[in-house]
Amino acid sequence: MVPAETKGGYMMAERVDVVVVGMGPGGEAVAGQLAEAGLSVVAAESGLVGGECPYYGCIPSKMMIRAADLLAEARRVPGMAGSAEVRPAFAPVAERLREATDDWNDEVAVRRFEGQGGRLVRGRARIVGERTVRVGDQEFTAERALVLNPGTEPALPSIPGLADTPYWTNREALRTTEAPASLCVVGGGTVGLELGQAFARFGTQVTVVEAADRLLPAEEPRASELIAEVLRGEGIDVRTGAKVTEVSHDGSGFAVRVDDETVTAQRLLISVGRKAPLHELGVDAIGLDPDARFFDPDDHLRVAPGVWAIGDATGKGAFTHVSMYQAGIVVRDVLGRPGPGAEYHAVPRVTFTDPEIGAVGRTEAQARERGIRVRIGYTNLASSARGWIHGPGNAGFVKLVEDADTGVLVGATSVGPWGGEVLSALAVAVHARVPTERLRHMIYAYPTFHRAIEDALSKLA
Ligand SMILES: Cc1cc2nc3c(=O)[nH]c(=O)nc-3n(C[C@H](O)[C@H](O)[C@H](O)COP(=O)(O)OP(=O)(O)OC[C@H]3O[C@@H](n4cnc5c(N)ncnc54)[C@H](O)[C@@H]3O)c2cc1C
Ligand SMILES: NC(=O)c1ccc[n+]([C@@H]2O[C@H](COP(=O)([O-])OP(=O)(O)OC[C@H]3O[C@@H](n4cnc5c(N)ncnc54)[C@H](O)[C@@H]3O)[C@@H](O)[C@H]2O)c1
Repeated sequence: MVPAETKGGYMMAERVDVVVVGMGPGGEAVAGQLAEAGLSVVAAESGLVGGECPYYGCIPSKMMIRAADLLAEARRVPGMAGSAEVRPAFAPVAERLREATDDWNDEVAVRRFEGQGGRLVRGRARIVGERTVRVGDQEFTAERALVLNPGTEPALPSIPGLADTPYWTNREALRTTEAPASLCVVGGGTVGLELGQAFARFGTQVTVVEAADRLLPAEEPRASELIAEVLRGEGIDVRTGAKVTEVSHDGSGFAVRVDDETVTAQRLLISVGRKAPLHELGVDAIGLDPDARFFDPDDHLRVAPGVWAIGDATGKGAFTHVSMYQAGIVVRDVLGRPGPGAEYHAVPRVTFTDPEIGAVGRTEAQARERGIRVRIGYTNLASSARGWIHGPGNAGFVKLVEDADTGVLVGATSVGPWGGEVLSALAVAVHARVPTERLRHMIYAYPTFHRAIEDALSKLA
């Protein structure tokens, strides 16, 4: 490591092997593994080491959902197993989230990284030259690799009045110590539905306002219909094709103008998607478009000579598993180890509502848009042997999208009580391009939910 010095009043950049900007799940993995491999690694992080997932994303949201699902299961006891009195309390959830996030403190993660041999620099990094970044009054030049993992931040819709109100994004929602009496959710995507359903199960009166004509508009239409039915059945006011035109807050609650009605709520959650902070990262200094929505990396995640980009900001799926998958490729590349480039034909995703909505690869509409001649196999879970045994909470289906010319699945959706787990078999099939003919002659354990895959295969047409 060559230390920084000042020469003639100009800052000389300190030279290190690797600079990582942003310590989300992927950046943390790259920085830690390259440091362990003996490279000098500087990582810049302006927030918490670990990024969105452990503090404001996957982990706290799934902990809240686990608790909410327990309440829902207990409410299914009557008619199945006697009686159960359910009195929700949010305090244990808040306490579990506080413990899981070390009270939103990243000391453990920092120590782990430093134990691997890395060096953390706190602050917002900006690219100022070829493989060179500035953080505060320090500059670092990466001799071998500059790895960009800036993640995304909650996007804000331009709704008159919104900016002046104490609205929530996922970050405030996952730090709350109580379930609000009422909650208006703007955006019926993954964040809005997961958190909306979880709060509703704790007694919050929830309204979901979705601009598109259906919830989860990127997924199969049947998944959107089914989750809307389930949420409405749980007392959630679901409004699709709806427009929020104004928001105000009077000190105690929100008034949200939705089309020609006013929805009042104690809290307002904005969950309309994410944006990558490429502009303020200064990507123009390395010849990239600062106004682009995402990076546009090649299959080895390279965006410029000696510069790699990973994670949500690559637009390949804003999921921890994508960020980690890309991190693995970058680590191999930087260490000069051979390995395949990134493939995205089988990106799995799970919306952890109840039922879970799992999907991999393309939906039917996406496959048709690409000119693929498709055959579709569909089966309903509730009427399967396992669905019938399961009883309340058994809503779901398996839908397969086959490329009729090649006889392999290009996509699949698995909705159900463990839809995300059932998805694993389908993810293998899509990833490895297993011919449906082989899948048809496989033995599926009875009476599992995943046996629905066999039934859906038999219906491919
Ligand atoms: C509520 C919620 C639930 C989610 N649940 C799931 C789930 O169940 N499963 C799943 O796979 N995904 C889930 N996600 C998505 C998941 O959190 C992200 O895909 C994941 O965090 C990976 O992001 P990333 O690696 O791109 O970086 P991020 O986690 O976004 O981290 C990027 C880091 O870079 C830092 N940074 C940005 N710019 C700079 C800069 N210029 N200088 C220094 N530091 C900078 C930021 O402070 C941040 O810490 C969820 C997201 C949300 C919001
Ligand atoms: N279980 C998981 O893996 C998980 C969970 C949460 C988040 N995530 C990741 O985080 C990303 C961001 O989540 P998100 O829910 O914020 O985004 P999203 O893209 O999933 O959903 C945003 C929704 O808001 C709607 N919308 C946009 N503008 C609107 C407006 N003005 N009024 C009303 N509705 C509007 C969109 O039509 C869309 O349905 C996800 O796409 C996903 O990749 C993953």
